Amino acid sequence: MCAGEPAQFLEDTHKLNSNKLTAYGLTADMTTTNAPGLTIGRVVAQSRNLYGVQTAAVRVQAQVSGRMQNIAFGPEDFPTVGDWVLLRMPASLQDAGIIERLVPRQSVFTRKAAGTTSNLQVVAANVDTLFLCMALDGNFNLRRLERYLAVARDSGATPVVVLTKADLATDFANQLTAVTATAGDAQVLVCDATKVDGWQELQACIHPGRTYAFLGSSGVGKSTLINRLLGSDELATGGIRLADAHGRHTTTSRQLIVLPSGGIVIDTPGMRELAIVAADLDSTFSDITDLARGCKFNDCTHTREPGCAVQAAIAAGELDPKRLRSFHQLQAEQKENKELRGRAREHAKIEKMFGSKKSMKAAMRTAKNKWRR
Ligand SMILES: Nc1nc2c(ncn2[C@@H]2O[C@H](COP(=O)(O)OP(=O)(O)OP(=O)(O)O)[C@@H](O)[C@H]2O)c(=O)[nH]1
Ligand SMILES: [Zn+2]
Repeated sequence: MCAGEPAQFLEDTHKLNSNKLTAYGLTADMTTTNAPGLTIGRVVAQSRNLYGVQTAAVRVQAQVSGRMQNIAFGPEDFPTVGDWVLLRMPASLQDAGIIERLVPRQSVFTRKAAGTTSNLQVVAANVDTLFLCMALDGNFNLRRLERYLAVARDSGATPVVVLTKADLATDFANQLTAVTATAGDAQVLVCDATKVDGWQELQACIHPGRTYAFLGSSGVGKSTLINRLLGSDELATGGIRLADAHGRHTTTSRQLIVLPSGGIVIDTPGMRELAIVAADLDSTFSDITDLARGCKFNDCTHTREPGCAVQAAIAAGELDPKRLRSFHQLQAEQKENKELRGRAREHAKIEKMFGSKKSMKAAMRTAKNKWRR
């Protein structure tokens, strides 16, 4: 495709190449999306408000439409890597396309952005399987794994635990037993990137047309594993480059890549901490929720209530008190962050409608007075 070719040409090519997007995970129900004048594509890269979008014919740069910005109340209303979008194609490849609509997500992984009180970060969308990576060296931490599992289980994607750096494990058998118990029904894989066949178990889990994301603390070996699957050091040598309106190039921190084997991988930036907003604690701590059915009170908090079956299990040595502490801690954190998020969205709505809270109060006063008269 040469630069400067008209949009009509791109539309025609789209019809000819409609199968190409299946390699990017397009499914039959999505192709029926009826949107005259708009082209379907998948977000493969993002750098602030600039997106790289793969369509059936070509890869374009795009920005969200003014309308989309106007109706957005928070980060979750903007596209992220992995999203399917409907866009108006640019007249030439020098220009940016306009993202008009977001196709409803099958799954979405969010976290609280670092350093801010309520800001949400949408890490990846439409992921089928989330590989939760934890290294078997000093990074090993079951409490952190519980946190990742809780967020992953709420995302709509299937979590799979990937234990990395098996060559550095000091107590492999016990670590594996503890992780298997913590993972519940989630599959557990072991990888060693230093061995020639040290990632075969992972490779066997990856299927064409399905989307995978690797999550885990910085340095656990996510990029190394993706590079092994790619069969090159592609990730290490820089990601997809996007150019802003001034022609300045930026290398994106997040990207979507199709592996030689056909699987689709979203590379996410390493996280120092995973602060939770949306989490499924009930299935992550199903041992505690099962025990809780035997508590005397329905609303038992498993702290000091009489007849608490959870505390009884701890006293009998059947439940690790650290696990209950982790459950309580995540419950409190989720409640606090949900409230913060709810307030932030309400605030954004008021600002969109009235400009500010002050203007809203003035508008309400005027309406009340009118009604009285
Ligand atoms: N011993 C050992 N080292 C490994 C293994 N896998 C990765 N490493 C090393 O661990 C370091 C971090 O690996 P990365 O792949 O960059 O980690 P990452 O999770 O992508 O880190 P971020 O990009 O910060 O999120 C590198 O020096 C790798 O060479 C392994 O299986 N064994
Ligand atoms: Zn109880």
